[in-house]
Amino acid sequence: MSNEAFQLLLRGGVSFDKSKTANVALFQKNTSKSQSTPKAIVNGEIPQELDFFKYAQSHGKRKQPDANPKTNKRPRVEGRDSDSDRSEDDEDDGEDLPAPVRHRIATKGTNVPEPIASFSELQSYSLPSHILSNISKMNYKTPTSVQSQCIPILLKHRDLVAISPTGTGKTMAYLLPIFSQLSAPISSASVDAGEGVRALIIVPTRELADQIFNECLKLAQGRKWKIVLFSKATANALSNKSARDKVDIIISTPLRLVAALQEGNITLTNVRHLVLDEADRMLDAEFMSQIEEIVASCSHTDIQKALFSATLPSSAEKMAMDMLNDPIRVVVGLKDTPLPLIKQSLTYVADDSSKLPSLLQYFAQPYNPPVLIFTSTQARSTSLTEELILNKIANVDCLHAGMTKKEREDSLNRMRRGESWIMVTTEIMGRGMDFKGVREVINYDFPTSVQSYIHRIGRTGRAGQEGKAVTFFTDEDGPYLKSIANVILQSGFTVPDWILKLPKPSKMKRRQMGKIKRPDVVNFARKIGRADAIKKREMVQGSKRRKAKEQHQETKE
Ligand SMILES: Nc1ncnc2c1ncn2[C@@H]1O[C@H](COP(=O)(O)OP(=O)(O)OP(=O)(O)O)[C@@H](O)[C@H]1O
Repeated sequence: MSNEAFQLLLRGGVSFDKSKTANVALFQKNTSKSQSTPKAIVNGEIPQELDFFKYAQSHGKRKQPDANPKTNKRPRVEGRDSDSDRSEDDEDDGEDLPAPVRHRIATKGTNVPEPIASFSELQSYSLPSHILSNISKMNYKTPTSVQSQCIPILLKHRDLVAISPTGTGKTMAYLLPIFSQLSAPISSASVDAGEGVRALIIVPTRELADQIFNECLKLAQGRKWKIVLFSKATANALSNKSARDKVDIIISTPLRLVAALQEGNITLTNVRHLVLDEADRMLDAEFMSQIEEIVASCSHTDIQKALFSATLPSSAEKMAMDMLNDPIRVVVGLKDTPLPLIKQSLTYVADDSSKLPSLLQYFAQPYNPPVLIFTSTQARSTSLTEELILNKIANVDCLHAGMTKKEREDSLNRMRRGESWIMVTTEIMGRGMDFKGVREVINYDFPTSVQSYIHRIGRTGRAGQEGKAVTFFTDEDGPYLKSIANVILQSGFTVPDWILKLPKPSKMKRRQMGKIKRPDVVNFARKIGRADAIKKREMVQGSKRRKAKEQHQETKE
């Protein structure tokens, strides 16, 4: 039996399957309002028949989290997590990383190079020695599965489509071959580098671009490669040809780059390495025309293209393959399946108004911060953040695309420093973002697609760590439940029979999955009287003032 299969068998089931009352009839077409099930929580109490996690029974018996912001102690579950008190040191290079877990690798294509078992094997590919020393400074001892197979493929200058689960080290799998093949920086003139940027990495969000930029800087330490995180400011600076001819690598979102292309402020004719990270997102309707324009502008005859993602539906894979020249396809683990390291569960919450009480109940029990909470819109993120602050949940933060650049950066920095215990966000943080310490993910609003589910929960369980993912579902989410249940089942967890008996949603229905309209406010019942409104405003402002003060102190230090 393979190690992977053995691990799958060792795992427990979804906590949910103790449900005896919830049944397939809940989600069948004619379920009328009058037949609807009891609320998951009424007046803060869970009916016994829906108390899947035995919260009610254990109330008062289990250790309560210390959620007092003044003591600044993080809540934690007893008997686990002795190292969970993350501090800034967690980001240190000296941190002892666990050895990467091995996963099954399947390849398709002609003349596939042998995978490597250690980074030192890369010497036979003439990998510059300082890159090896930077890898060892980053404390990466052995390559992960995706790295062991994809690095030699890219070093052989082959085109590649790589599908590997979230948190398995895809970033380094493409960065390392780029650095190796760039050899000397363009400014050194000791290589035939041509004129203009030679490597281009395209990602869906500014936050992810920023994260990859920082990863690049670590790997490039000690060399003078010019790496640019494309923004409005850097785009302006690069409108000067002599400045842009000194650039080795650009990391950008599609929109920003296409704007510069259309203004004639950048040329991509010298690009020899093009990477589309989060490839299925890059090839979806929102980005497709921009990606086409970028690919068409990368006209160098010797260009190498590589696409990476944790998920790649077959329609996107076909588009990807059509873009490539004699590509190799690599699949690590089971395609479109999260790693069993992430313990997944589903929680029934009847309707939208029952979600907040359920979440507050969740935080009344011991939990493992940092926790990432996904909501479907910016307004709901803001509203939920306010509700959690009002309910005195400690160290809550928010991040969504409606915030200013500075607010987003501050929020991310607090998360990285371990100051945020709970981050409420939207799909913007769903892909690629790497916070090693995230212990739990809560899908407060149901994911918008199977891919969105896999990427969202993949913010935990990274680099061999364990994680937990909880997904709230309401009656409204019922038609889509089976799609998510199938993913959970495929990851090796059990799913209640009644969910498996639900009808499979049609393709049309699945497209509706992300389109459920939810109210902007998460607590509709709140009667905002004058006193309440003032209290709410003061608490939110107080929280902002505290954060501003902390930042002010930090900048002084
Ligand atoms: N060889 C290695 N050994 C140990 N840790 C590693 C290794 N390579 C990468 N990591 C760490 O693993 C974590 C996840 O890496 P990365 O963000 O590249 O994952 P990913 O596969 O791109 O995930 P996602 O699909 O979510 O974008 C990072 O914190 C990174 O530092």
